Amino acid sequence: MGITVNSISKSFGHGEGAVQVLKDVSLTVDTSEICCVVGASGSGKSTLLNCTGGLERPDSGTITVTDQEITSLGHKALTRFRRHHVGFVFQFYNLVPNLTARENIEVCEYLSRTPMPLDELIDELGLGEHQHKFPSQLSGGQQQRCAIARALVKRPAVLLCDEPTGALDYEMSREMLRLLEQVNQDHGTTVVIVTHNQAISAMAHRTVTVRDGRVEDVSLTPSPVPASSLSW
Ligand SMILES: Nc1ncnc2c1ncn2[C@@H]1O[C@H](COP(=O)(O)OP(=O)(O)OP(=O)(O)O)[C@@H](O)[C@H]1O
Repeated sequence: MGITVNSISKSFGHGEGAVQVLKDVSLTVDTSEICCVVGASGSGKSTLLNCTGGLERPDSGTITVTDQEITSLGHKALTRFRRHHVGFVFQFYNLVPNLTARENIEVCEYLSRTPMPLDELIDELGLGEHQHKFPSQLSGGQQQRCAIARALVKRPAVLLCDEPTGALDYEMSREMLRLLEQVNQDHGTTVVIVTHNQAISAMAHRTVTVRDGRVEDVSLTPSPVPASSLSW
């Protein structure tokens, strides 16, 4: 279970214009861990996350997510795997503007074989009184919570978050991180957080530092700091 990335490389472009973004990257994330991926802008963090979630394909190497080697799957099987097992949360929430918060979550509920009870999830994420509002009527934090609910409704084994606090102010960022921690603790979901904010790594069991397309460092924290104690 968990995630194993084995020696992946990834380039964009062709010929002389090709840029190698990931260079022989290997890492593991154990089941039910919170893993932070940190590194400078352009170091390859998002590309690594997108390959891990099956949104991009590496040029070489293998990736195994919850016992499934996704790099050997065809297009349809990969889409199915992603739909059922991987939740994504992005910096910009990608909510459908003309659907309410609840309807945005329902779209993903319909696609799932074993969805979480919707009302329970909406309550858990504090969206009860906001569920019938449209995204434009929600605060940034509420939109991000809706995005998390959408990712969680299918009970994903892994939740991949790309700069989940990137568009939020300080207090909302801390609230978001508390929520990710709660998801990890309550559901045992493996959570990967890509961030440029080094301080967030204090709440992670594992921190992977990426530099210029390579894993520069992996550090393990047996007793991470609760998200509520983070400050930066
Ligand atoms: N689809 C693409 N086509 C061409 N180049 C790309 C593509 N996606 C990413 N890149 C390039 O790959 C490099 C790494 O990008 P990536 O987004 O993975 O880095 P990052 O560490 O997540 O950066 P940031 O923190 O700024 O989001 C950058 O130089 C970027 O321009």
